Amino acid sequence: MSLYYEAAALLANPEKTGGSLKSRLFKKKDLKSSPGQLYALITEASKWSPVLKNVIEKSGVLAEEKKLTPILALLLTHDVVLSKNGVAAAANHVLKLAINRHKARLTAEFTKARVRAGFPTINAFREAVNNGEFEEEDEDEAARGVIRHPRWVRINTLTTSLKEQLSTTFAGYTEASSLQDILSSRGSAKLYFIDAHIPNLLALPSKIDLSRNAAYLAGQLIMQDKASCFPAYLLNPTPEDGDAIDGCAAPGNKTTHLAAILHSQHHDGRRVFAFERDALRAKTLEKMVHTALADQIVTVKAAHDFLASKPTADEFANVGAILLDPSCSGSGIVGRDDVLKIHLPSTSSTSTPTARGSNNNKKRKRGADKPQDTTTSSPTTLRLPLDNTTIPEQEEEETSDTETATAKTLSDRLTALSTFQLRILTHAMSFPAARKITYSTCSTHFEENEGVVLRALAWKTAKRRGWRVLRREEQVEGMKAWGRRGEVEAEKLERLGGRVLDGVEDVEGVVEGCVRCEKGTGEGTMGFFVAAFVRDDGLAGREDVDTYPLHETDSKAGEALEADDQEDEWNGFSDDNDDVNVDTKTTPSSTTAPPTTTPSTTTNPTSNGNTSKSKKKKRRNK
Ligand SMILES: C[S@@+](CC[C@H](N)C(=O)[O-])C[C@H]1O[C@@H](n2cnc3c(N)ncnc32)[C@H](O)[C@@H]1O
Repeated sequence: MSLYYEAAALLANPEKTGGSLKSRLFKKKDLKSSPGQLYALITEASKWSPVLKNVIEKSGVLAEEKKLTPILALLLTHDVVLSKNGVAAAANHVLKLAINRHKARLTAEFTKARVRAGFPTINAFREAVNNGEFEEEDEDEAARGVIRHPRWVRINTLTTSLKEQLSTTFAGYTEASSLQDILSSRGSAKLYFIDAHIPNLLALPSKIDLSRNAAYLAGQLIMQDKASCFPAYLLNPTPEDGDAIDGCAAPGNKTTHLAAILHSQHHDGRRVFAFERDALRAKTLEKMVHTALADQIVTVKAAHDFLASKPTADEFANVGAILLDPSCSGSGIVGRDDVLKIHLPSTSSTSTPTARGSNNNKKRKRGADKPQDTTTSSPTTLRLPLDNTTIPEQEEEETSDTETATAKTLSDRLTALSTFQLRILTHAMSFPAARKITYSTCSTHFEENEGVVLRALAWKTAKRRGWRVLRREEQVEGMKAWGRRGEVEAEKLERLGGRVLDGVEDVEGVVEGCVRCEKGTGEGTMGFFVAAFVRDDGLAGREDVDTYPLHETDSKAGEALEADDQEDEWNGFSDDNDDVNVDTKTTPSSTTAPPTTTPSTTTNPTSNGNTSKSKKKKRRNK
């Protein structure tokens, strides 16, 4: 089956099964074409479809070429008029022959469409299409109350400044007075909003595409969700903090942000050590560090496991600040283009369905290698979910089959992930000179967030070394002002067990110190969590390095946890949320099926941390 038949079959999806386009595409084992090539063809053709639909209708190609369905005509026309190499098929391929018979007419109609729309060059036309300027307003979306996600752009102050970008890249843009203006604007309107919490961060309308913009390509602009900017900003490394570590760095958004903050303080010689365990992802990290001009500050520890690093190594003697953003369930992640919308050319003015049907029956085996045509005789818009798993650019992590199989249920996965996250956090706490740590996830689950924070605080070595959560009133301005704080659910808190809670003073203050973001709100962020730890006068010195009991071996990790909480076994909760990342290196040796009770009520923790019988109110300070 050719690229075009395969792409058309994926779009038509006659069985209406298999989830989003992305999941069907990447799960399908029998594809002849590469998933990447198919994905690019489908998404590009969909972007151009408001234009190509008219080009095809005007050319009359569907009336003459009985082998072409509207979907095939769209895909082929896209490549005829827009792909440098034309149709990707052998010269004598039936589809190539069919579409090329109309090449001159299609190209002429395409040029007319460009000129009519007022674009002098194909590049200008392309930019407008990429920005969604030909898309009609989506009334369905408005009716469903869908909240758009802005395109967040961090100005990379390693190489430029906000002022410079506003007078160059965004010179033709208008400043919006609120984020709401961005969220409610047409997808591609040329507006920007200067964020009130994070310095050097802009919000743009969702459809603005800067992927070919010179400033973006030169590393001056970094596409980074607002929430993802919180950790480096909250860490607030000062010159006195010396060097910094990013323990889980790829693809490098937070690493380069950290480097930019260090750079802004004009204290030469300070370094960021960026660990990345996965060799392939480390390559992406290296590339990003290089593009962002952060090489002078960042040392990439490629294919290095942060957990295997030696806190007492000379190299880390001046590491005062550590940023940790470990693998997580990804339940807070939002997709950018959840729905693919394709405008298909009408066949009505060109041929009747009957004529097409009888002709087709003679010429080919229906359903064998050709997808069913889902169009009718009137103009059709095809909508299909593009991405259920909602993995954004740059944040995606691979989850292998073995990993998925190992941690079958969400609660198993949360247990495994939180065990691993706790290990990472407590390892960081044992760096002799460390005075500041941020711990973050793009998860919305208590188990991976406040749960990990509370368990780390209860670790006796953390207490001995003086680690505590940075209180809200001590935080940098933007984070202090951010209203969405930690949450505690009574039942989950109870499951942490007495030993954890008795060991933590002022649970309420801890939770208030934690910062949360929620997806799908007017704040325009993904779901996210971050907490900062500090220590003022805890024991320091190289001899004082200790490890959390979980470090013994991977397989002991789960057992160690259970030993902590024997009476109130804690296995996480059943939930239908997204699943993205599983770190099976930390999978407990045995996992128990969790109770499926989802807490309907939550509690306000008391300041002595004794919540075991406290009643049920969800805590959220806004
Ligand atoms: C959530 S991603 C980090 C995203 C990154 N902070 C950013 O903002 O661009 C987690 C990364 O940590 C890496 N990782 C997981 N465990 C690690 C470990 N023990 N040592 C080093 N890297 C690790 C994963 O391979 C993954 O690339």
